[in-house]
Amino acid sequence: MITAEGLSKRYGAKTAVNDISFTVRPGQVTGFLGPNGAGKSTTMRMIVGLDRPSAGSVSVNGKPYAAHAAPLREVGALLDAKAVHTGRSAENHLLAMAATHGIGAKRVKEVIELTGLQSVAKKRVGGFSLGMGQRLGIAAALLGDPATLILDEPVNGLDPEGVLWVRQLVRSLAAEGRTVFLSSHLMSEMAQTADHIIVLGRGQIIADAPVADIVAGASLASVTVRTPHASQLAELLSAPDVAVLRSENGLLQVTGVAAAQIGELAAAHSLVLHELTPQNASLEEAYMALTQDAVEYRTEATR
Ligand SMILES: Nc1ncnc2c1ncn2[C@@H]1O[C@H](COP(=O)(O)OP(=O)(O)OP(=O)(O)O)[C@@H](O)[C@H]1O
Repeated sequence: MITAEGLSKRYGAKTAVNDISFTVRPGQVTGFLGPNGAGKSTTMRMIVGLDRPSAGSVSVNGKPYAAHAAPLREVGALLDAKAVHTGRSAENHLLAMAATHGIGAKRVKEVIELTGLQSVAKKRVGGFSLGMGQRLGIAAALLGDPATLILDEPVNGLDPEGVLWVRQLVRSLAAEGRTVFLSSHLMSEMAQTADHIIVLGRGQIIADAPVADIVAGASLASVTVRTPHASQLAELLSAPDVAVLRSENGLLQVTGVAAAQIGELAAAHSLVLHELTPQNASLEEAYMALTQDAVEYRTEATR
């Protein structure tokens, strides 16, 4: 379990994370989404004590990360896959990490197998591809068999097979009752992997909801209606949060009302409908709409 309360981080005049509170629960995969620069990495760094909050606090399993006697056994983190001593072999890197926590060579062998690194375990990490580096980072995160895992962009650089492997791995880790928190800037990937999603924009939380709710919200996006009574129906639908776009041949594009409600309204007024089709916005579109302000702000800010 990860609990953040009023967490903020400022770098000089720049507020990277602005007063966020959230809980990441055990037994499920929680996705941490947001456009580039939203503050995801900064938040994750604060969780594992690599950055000090400017205000607020964050705890892992009830204590600040640094207050745990053996942090690697409590929290496994993949933060920067490239931050590895490049002269060492993958196996030696893991053995060195394990030694600091009294973790035996047997566990090192296990995580090498679990992450599919057997064939390159004796090779120097300096020659690794981005994907192999990611696998090594995940192996390191799993070393202490931790109850909580924090993975920053774990599928970055992986081929489709690798992406699928990460998805299955994190799902099985959550099924074992662990807390899994992973960041991404891809909604489509997260929708297939996570149970719950926290969306960050401009350092603030703009959504914190089960994936199913976000999907349901997205599918309300718009409805195509074809009716010989287009003007009458458009008038009946008119409301502050509803947009009705009229085009040729009695075709209406309605946003802000579910298809079922439109059908019921038409029936109540005995209006014939020739077509009633919900246009499911893709999840990616819903996410773009959600983060649009945050992205626009950032473009202006960097101008
Ligand atoms: N050490 C630092 N000094 C100054 N500004 C920083 C520092 N680290 C991050 N920032 C700024 O804080 C903001 C949040 O950055 P962060 O890396 O946390 O975002 P992110 O959501 O992880 O983005 P990305 O997907 O690009 O990694 C950005 O505007 C970034 O430029």
